[in-house]
Amino acid sequence: MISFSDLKAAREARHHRPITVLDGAETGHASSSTAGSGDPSIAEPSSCACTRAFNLVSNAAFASTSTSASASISTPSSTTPAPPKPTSIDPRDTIYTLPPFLQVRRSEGSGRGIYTTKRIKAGSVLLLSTPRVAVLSTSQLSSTCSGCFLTPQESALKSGQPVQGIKRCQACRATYYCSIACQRNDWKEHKPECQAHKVLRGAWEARHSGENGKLHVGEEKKWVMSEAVRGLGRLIWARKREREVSGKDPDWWAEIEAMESHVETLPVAEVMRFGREIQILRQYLSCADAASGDRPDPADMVDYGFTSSGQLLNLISALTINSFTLSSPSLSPIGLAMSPITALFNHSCRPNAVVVFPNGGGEMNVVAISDIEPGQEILTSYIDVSLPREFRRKELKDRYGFECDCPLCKTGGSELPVGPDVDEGMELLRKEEEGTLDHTDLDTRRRLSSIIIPLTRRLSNSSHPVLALLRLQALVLTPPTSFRSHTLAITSLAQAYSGAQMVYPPGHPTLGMILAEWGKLLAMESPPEWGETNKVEMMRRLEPAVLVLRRAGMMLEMGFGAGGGLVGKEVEGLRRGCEGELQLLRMAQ
Ligand SMILES: C[S@@+](CC[C@H](N)C(=O)[O-])C[C@H]1O[C@@H](n2cnc3c(N)ncnc32)[C@H](O)[C@@H]1O
Repeated sequence: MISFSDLKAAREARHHRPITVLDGAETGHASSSTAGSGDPSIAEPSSCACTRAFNLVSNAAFASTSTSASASISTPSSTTPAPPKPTSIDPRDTIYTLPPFLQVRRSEGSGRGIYTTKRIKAGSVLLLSTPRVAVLSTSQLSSTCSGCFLTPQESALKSGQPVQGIKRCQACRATYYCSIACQRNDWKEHKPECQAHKVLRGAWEARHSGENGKLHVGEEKKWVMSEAVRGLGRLIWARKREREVSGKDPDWWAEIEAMESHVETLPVAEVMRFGREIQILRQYLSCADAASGDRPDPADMVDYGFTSSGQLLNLISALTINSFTLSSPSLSPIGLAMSPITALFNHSCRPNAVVVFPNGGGEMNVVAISDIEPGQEILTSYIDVSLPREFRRKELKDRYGFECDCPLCKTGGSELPVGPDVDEGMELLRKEEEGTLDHTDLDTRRRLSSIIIPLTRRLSNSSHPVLALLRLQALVLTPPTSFRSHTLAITSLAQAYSGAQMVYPPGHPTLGMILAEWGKLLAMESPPEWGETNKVEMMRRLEPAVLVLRRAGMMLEMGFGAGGGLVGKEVEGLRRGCEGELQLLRMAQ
């Protein structure tokens, strides 16, 4: 994602992620210190507060656009809703606390779903919840606060304060916080995890340190468990904590147990995989009670309220189906979140609502992206809707176990583009998704433009992987280092927007995000050496910048709900700045 702060800073300088649940530790590359922080560690808090939550699957309609193959996409034509299907209300579903206009109903084909009893306008926030569990991906741990899930730049934007460094938990050296308040708020959830990290780190260091006692390069954070294990850990520890106080399961556990799991139809290979994952989870849980240096036996799950291995299998299978990608306010995938109530929304590749995290802080919103009539089902998308039909259908079948019969799937698919340029484009997208694409490498830039030029000649901007590559090109070129790269980044986003309009429903937040990225690039100051110093030239760019930012603001309001979230706030500030500058330039003419 293009960093707003980079662009804004440039202007101000002058004027004012199929979950592998438990495959051991992730190999993310969290560094031990963060830019600007100088790694001023926070002391372990002695007491604490607060709860947080969890989730596993790439449920986000806005998740990253790259996959393992390529295709061109059929254009969605209308937002006409599917005809209503027969539904019934079941007394078992009264465990959920929903706004009065939302109802849980059951249907033959898709089980429980959420329906509205009143007319809803596009841009309305339908449901605001805090995930039961949310955890950062390992690669995000040292750059994003584990309390509010914001980067220091995003926190500063939210608070209106200067950017502060992010500080590491002294005890575990895995988790980072942007403030003492965030660390305190997270402590109740983090406490057992913190001890588990310490034990795992100790064991890893004992095995992988060199003669100087330091870990070999590349081995530093390999002891950190995957986000899914850490999420499950937090969930199970929270349950145990509450059982110890009240002698029974907390009320929210009923919602976890009621989640659809498909466990009875799991293929044998999946059952075996989940079995191995349960072993890793048990080992991880027991580390929380071990002294550093110990190698604890796997936990006895009876201590955690599980009386059979079937219950654990059910839980892991349910989380695979019911979890979401935790995303940043600018839609970058940063981890995993789980909210049983939000997971009640069924899927459509032509959704009328989206799940977003517009302001960080663990706030999870379901937002209507089109007008919805009374009696209609509210549908979100579990996959990236810009992907070709067959990719979408395969993921929905493999991971969620159903054949999608949404209007978009029914209209048929288009042919997959093939060719070395497509393969190379997919390879670049894969690297970007893994976090291994070097944006500063000139060769990356050259490769991207040499692929995009022929691809855009024969394929539409809306097709896969063209749309994703256009956005990647703009990202790689930001902040631009020359007049040429600035122009190319702007052109790429203009093309990406034209393509995205073909594949995303009109109010989808991705459209607002592309406009925001485009508007910010237009609004960016050019350094004098680019030769764009005269007033006419500046006005020529600021005028479209204002228009694009204004449109971005409207689209962000629609996709993220009132205010458009943190990105909406930034875009609004930038637009006002540009309008002010334009006024001055006009007056000076
Ligand atoms: C996150 S859950 C949604 C809530 C679920 N219907 C329930 O009863 O708990 C995902 C599961 O719901 C079902 N589902 C969701 N959307 C569907 C659709 N469009 N068609 C058929 N089944 C669907 C599938 O079984 C899928 O694995």
